[in-house]
Amino acid sequence: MTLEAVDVHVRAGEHPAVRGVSAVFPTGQFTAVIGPNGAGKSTLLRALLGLSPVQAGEIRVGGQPLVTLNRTARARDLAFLAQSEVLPDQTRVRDVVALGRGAGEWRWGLIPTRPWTPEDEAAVTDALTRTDTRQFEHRRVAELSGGERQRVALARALVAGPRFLLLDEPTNHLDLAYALDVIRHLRCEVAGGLGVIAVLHDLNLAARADRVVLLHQGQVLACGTPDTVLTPAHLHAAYGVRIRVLRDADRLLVIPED
Ligand SMILES: Nc1ncnc2c1ncn2[C@@H]1O[C@H](COP(=O)(O)OP(=O)(O)OP(=O)(O)O)[C@@H](O)[C@H]1O
Repeated sequence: MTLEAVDVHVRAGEHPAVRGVSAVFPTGQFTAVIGPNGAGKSTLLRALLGLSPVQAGEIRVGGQPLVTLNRTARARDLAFLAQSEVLPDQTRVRDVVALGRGAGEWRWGLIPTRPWTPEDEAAVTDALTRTDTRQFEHRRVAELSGGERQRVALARALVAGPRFLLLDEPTNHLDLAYALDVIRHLRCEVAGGLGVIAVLHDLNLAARADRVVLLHQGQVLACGTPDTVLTPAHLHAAYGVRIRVLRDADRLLVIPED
């Protein structure tokens, strides 16, 4: 299954932020979206989620135009994790993750769409286990570190079983160990079939993706495997700085020279 942008144009305010972007994001793959500040990465992500109206072109999920899917179908297929998710400080971790099921009781302060079931309970336990957050499921969010919170936000995003998870700079406020930890968890989900589309600023993290889409001035400058996209020529064209790309065993290392 794929999430697809077909010749997509999106305005941010009056600004043509995305100009004719075509890209295919398959399930079971980790795609990094990179590019300098203002390249249109967040705008593209919002369009893929159906949060920003598309002026021309089309977003398709599994071949179907996104605009034809209702809210429930969109929520079933697509999940979003923002840079720093706002989680309710005084709520216990297990209940925060349960919120992502869209079911439950009035006690969570949201209007439930259906009653809570044993399947919901099992899905919450599974999401907690997969994100290594079960160990503190009874703690309140306020008692967690930034990295732990981000894993809880990840569990909440995954608990409904989306086909695609879109993330906007998920590692931005995290130290190196936590950033690698988030990438490791995402990779496990991708191995299980999830399609991950992550806006990343750290090119060395992007080098760990299966595919990279490099945006520049609202357009795709390069798209493909890290090997083919993360080249000195592409990176100079996009970022305007000289960058060395080295290979260490099976990994690319991206080093700015200026
Ligand atoms: N509401 C708005 N009104 C006018 N211009 C906007 C608005 N939102 C974004 N833009 C412009 O659209 C362009 C793309 O913005 P976008 O946030 O998608 O870029 P980005 O690649 O995610 O950047 P960053 O890496 O800095 O987050 C930028 O030039 C930005 O200034």
